[in-house]
Amino acid sequence: MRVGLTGGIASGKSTVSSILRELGAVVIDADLIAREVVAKGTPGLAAVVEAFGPEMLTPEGELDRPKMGALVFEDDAARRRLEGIVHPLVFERYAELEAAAPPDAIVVHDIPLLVESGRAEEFDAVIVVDAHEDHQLERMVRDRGWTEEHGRSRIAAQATREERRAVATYLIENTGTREDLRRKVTEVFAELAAA
Ligand SMILES: CC(C)(COP(=O)(O)OP(=O)(O)OC[C@H]1O[C@@H](n2cnc3c(N)ncnc32)[C@H](O)[C@@H]1O)[C@@H](O)C(=O)NCCC(=O)NCCS
Ligand SMILES: Nc1ncnc2c1ncn2[C@@H]1O[C@H](COP(=O)(O)OP(=O)(O)OP(=O)(O)O)[C@@H](O)[C@H]1O
Repeated sequence: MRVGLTGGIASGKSTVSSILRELGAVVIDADLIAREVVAKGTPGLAAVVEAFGPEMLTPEGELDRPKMGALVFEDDAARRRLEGIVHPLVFERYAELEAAAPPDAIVVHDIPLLVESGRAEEFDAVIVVDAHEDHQLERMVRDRGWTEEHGRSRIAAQATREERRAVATYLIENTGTREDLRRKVTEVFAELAAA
């Protein structure tokens, strides 16, 4: 069974995916893969440098993520250019990981941009983690040390809550405590396992 998991930035997606993993799902994490394909020394990073220049590298030769983020979340054309390099590499790696999962597994695809990429229909079910924008901002400021303005520019680069909710088979509202979240995720997993 192939399940899509999505949600806006700092909505609680990673927390949900780690609970699903504990419950027995195989989780494939798009953010993690998006980091691997532009790791130091990869053809992906070489393509990014070709497109954006060596100033996007740290002195250690890694992608300067804060700098890249500051550029692409203020400039839609630059963001699309970066996505044009990274996304095909992510899809390639995805296919390999999926092929390696056991045939009876519940495979959860944690994809922040599931709705934006128009791929929701490929999945047997879609879990949407929904949080209020104030909650998202509060978590970004607290955990990442970002300014509110910086957080808002990421939210603006993403689908709206309504667009995400429209594709949800299961909607998990992350409005309560961590324990509330765990209970909701456990219920959804039980339904998936019974389906
Ligand atoms: C611009 C980059 C270098 C900034 O790195 P940074 O470490 O600050 O963020 P990180 O990669 O951990 O992403 C955190 C969150 O930002 C949001 N985000 C990332 N990329 C995008 C994007 N292209 N559009 C909208 N939101 C995005 C997602 O909610 C994601 O979960 C990085 O996000 C990136 O390479 N983005 C392009 C690749 C991409 O689209 N990744 C998303 C999953 S495939
Ligand atoms: N119900 C909750 N109560 C308190 N804190 C929470 C709750 N849900 C998530 N958090 C915290 O909020 C932060 C963001 O959650 P998480 O990393 O799961 O979100 P995410 O959607 O994966 O974020 P990103 O898009 O940045 O990867 C984390 O520090 C997490 O521990």
